[in-house]
Amino acid sequence: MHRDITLVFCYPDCKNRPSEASITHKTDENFSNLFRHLEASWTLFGKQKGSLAFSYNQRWLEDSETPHGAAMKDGDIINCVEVLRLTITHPNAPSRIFTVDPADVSVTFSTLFDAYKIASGMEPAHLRFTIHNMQLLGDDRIVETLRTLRESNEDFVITAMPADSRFSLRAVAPTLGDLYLQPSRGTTPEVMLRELKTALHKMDAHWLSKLICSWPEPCSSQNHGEILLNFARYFMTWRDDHTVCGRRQTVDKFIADQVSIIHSLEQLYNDWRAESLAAANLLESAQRGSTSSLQHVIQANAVRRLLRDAKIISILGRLTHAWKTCGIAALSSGPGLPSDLQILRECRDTNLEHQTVQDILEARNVTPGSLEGETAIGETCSHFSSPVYRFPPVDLATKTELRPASFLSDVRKSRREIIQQEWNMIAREAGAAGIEFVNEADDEEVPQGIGTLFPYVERSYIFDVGIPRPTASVGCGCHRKKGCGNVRQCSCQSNLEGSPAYTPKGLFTFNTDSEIIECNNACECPADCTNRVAQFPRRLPVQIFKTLKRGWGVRIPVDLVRGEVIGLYTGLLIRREEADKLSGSRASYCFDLDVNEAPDEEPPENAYSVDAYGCGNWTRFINHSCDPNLQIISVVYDTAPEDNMPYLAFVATKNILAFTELTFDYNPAHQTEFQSKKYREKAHTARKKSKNQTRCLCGASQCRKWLSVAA
Ligand SMILES: C[S@@+](CC[C@H](N)C(=O)[O-])C[C@H]1O[C@@H](n2cnc3c(N)ncnc32)[C@H](O)[C@@H]1O
Repeated sequence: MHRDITLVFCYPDCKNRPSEASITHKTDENFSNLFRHLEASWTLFGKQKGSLAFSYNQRWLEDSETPHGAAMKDGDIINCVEVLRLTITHPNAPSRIFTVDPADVSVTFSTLFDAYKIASGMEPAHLRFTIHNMQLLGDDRIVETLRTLRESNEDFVITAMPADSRFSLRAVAPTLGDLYLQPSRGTTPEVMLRELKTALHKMDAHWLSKLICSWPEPCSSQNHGEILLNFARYFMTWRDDHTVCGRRQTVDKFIADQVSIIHSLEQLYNDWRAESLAAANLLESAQRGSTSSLQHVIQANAVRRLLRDAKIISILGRLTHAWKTCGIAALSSGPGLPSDLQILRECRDTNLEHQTVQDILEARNVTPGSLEGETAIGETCSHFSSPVYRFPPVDLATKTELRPASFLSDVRKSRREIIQQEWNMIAREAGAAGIEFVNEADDEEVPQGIGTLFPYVERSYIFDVGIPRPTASVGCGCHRKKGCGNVRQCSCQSNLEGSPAYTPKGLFTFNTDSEIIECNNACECPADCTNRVAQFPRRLPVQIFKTLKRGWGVRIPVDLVRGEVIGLYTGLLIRREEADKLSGSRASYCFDLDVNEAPDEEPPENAYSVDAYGCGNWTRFINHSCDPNLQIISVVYDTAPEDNMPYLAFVATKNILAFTELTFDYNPAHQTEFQSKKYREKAHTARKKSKNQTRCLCGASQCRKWLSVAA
């Protein structure tokens, strides 16, 4: 059976210290468990100033006296014991009252809590905590402990009593923040006001929202009306100070929040400006120098970025300004705010502009000479009607609320989101489907070397400096009736041996190794002619995803059928001799367009290569496999075949399930003597040539090939 237990930590000289004899009364097992635990804890505290005493009947308590001389009841204050009384109750367990040494308050609480649990085998349901000395509310450790207890206990009551017991303040959970002022008989409003000021000044009571004052008797003071009014004003002021910008928060917290918001806005603003500046410089140098079409693309991207940035920068600028102004106004007019010294310090720490600091100081009417000391709360309390500044501030131009949280999340996109957005925008302009970067393997956001300045080109070449523009293509004269279905009659398809390159559904027939000349703008046939396939924008969305062993690769989130033309290899069109100078990973994104070349002969003057190292599209991420599911076909439609500038189109060589990695053979054995395309990156079976090579990890059985390490 449980009995009520009172544990008292007394100072050694306490006259009410219970006799040693009472300690020997260990009548029930739970109690002795509890005692053992506490004994251990007490030693743990290592404080010699206290000793442990206990009583489990009411006799000792009854012998004691309350401060007012009445017989002591359960829950009353014991004269000699310093200050704190903790009552833990459980609906099914007897009440426990612990009175503890405030010097060990936090340790003691948790120990007592544990002790209670061990002794009763139950979780305490209610926690009542009485502070008999209001000064303790200024003690950081106690305030911290209260805060912890409050957070972990739904039904938590704090009662604060000033030392002279003239009134008590009660903050009741879960509303946590209502303060009940319960003056005892004889307490005058003057005393109340004084004590309340002291108490509130010391309390970190930002949880306080309401003061309910019940007066036990008519006030004896002659000017009690005025004092009461003062009292109310004082409280309102105090409360306003803690109701900053419409939210219950301490001014310190408010400042910290504002400063961090402004700081992050400024940071963002500066970052965007820096990026934008880089784009502008690029644009300027592109305009000054001899402009290749690569520079044109870069230029176009830079302009696009500048336009977007200009918008963002202006929004950011407005937002930062509004936030600052509103924050400064709130800070500068509120009474009882943190000292100017503190504001100065905060401003300095967060690099707020000098002008901002001046604004605050000016608004607060402070001369620099007076910054030595902190402004006391009492000095500012006369401004009891401080305006409350509502946040978020409103953008006066658009009348919309400026909410940094949502704005920042929108603007502060990850690198992946920014690049993905940019690539999609360009793909969309080219009429192509979406592109997504997916990384479920590690935390790399985007492939190495892909930044905001990487020019994405969905389906055309960028011409290097000095590359002649292609001549116009020549068209067929087929009419709708005859159509281009008859290969022998369509001049565009004259190089094919009898059967067309595409089925009527637009799938590659695999009937030819030759270059495919598609009907085009110069032809008289209609736009839905079956000899037009690769020239249309990509219709399938692609995912550039991080593979486990082969860097980034490509997959398509839908099933593919054999013969589907997926997209074109793009990049910078360079002369062959330039391509020959490339080596290592720099060369591993380069295709030779060698349609009319004979092996072992010098390449003709108009031999070109496509370099996708510094610009290109999603196809540059297609990895090699010895058992590939794609092959490449050469297609011409907007240049003359003699120009030697065909497009390289990727075609599915089998039905491919959605999300299967797309691969092609970097060095196919079946290449004909006159190849139409030759990937510079070779998956070769010769021995490893340099340390910059890696084993082919395509997973095909018997694969013994080597590839270069990608950039
Ligand atoms: C055109 S890139 C392909 C994209 C590349 N994975 C990336 O992350 O940029 C060619 C490079 O990818 C890597 N790679 C491609 N296929 C591979 C394979 N089967 N095994 C190992 N590495 C491969 C090699 O480093 C090669 O030089």
